[in-house]
Amino acid sequence: MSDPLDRRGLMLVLSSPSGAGKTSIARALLAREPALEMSVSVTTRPPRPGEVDGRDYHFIDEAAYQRLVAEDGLLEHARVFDHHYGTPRQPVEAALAAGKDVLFDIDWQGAQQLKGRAEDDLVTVFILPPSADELARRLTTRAQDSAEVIARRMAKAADEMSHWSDYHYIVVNQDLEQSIAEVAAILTAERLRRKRRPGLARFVNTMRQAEE
Ligand SMILES: Nc1nc2c(ncn2[C@@H]2O[C@H](COP(=O)(O)OP(=O)(O)O)[C@@H](O)[C@H]2O)c(=O)[nH]1
Ligand SMILES: Nc1ncnc2c1ncn2[C@@H]1O[C@H](COP(=O)(O)OP(=O)(O)O)[C@@H](O)[C@H]1O
Repeated sequence: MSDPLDRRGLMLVLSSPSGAGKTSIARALLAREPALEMSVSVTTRPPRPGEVDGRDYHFIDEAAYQRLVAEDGLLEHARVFDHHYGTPRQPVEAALAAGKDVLFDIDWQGAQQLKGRAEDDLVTVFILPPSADELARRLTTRAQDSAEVIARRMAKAADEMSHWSDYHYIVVNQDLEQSIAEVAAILTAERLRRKRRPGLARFVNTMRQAEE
């Protein structure tokens, strides 16, 4: 008998203006969801204090980035805040083939590119801050960027936020625990979608035959 839980992996995208909380939400989700894998992006931006190469990003130089683009090694890529960011293709394809779900912390440009390539497998969530003041406070208290970088990220936030309506789900990150629970609920519901569960038809047929 086929496994009724047999299903296709999905791609869960989290986007937000910088500082709204997507990294915090992503970390908590990964800790509680064993079937969820993080897509670790490449970036040409320098590491922040505390960031670990290979865990938070693969930190690479411009030449290595250009090589990856040229050999079609990135599923999507974009320029954000003067640096290049991209999603390595191979680990995502391997995870999906193994029936795992993949979590992406990418911006609206990346989400749009994935939509063009894999719309059926894509679930997108936009994280909004509860207010502009709170966003400024979070960017400042994170204390990992210079005042100049923070000011530029703040200026860019309004621009980022204008893309909220392109996303399937919107989470307002006021209380972190509640936001984590909301994104976990989205993941649970999307995993149960009929189209992602090709094993169900045979499962039901087998039950019906057993009753005849
Ligand atoms: N398109 C795309 N965007 C990415 C990728 N990796 C990170 N980003 C986005 O780049 C922006 C800046 O990321 P980062 O420098 O880590 O600062 P953060 O906003 O504090 O997370 C965020 O909006 C990320 O979601 C990627 O691989 N592709
Ligand atoms: N709901 C929340 N309430 C208060 N602080 C938060 C909340 N969510 C995140 N933060 C804090 O705000 C800062 C930015 O969060 P982070 O997850 O790094 O955002 P992003 O990845 O979107 O840039 C961090 O210092 C984080 O601890």
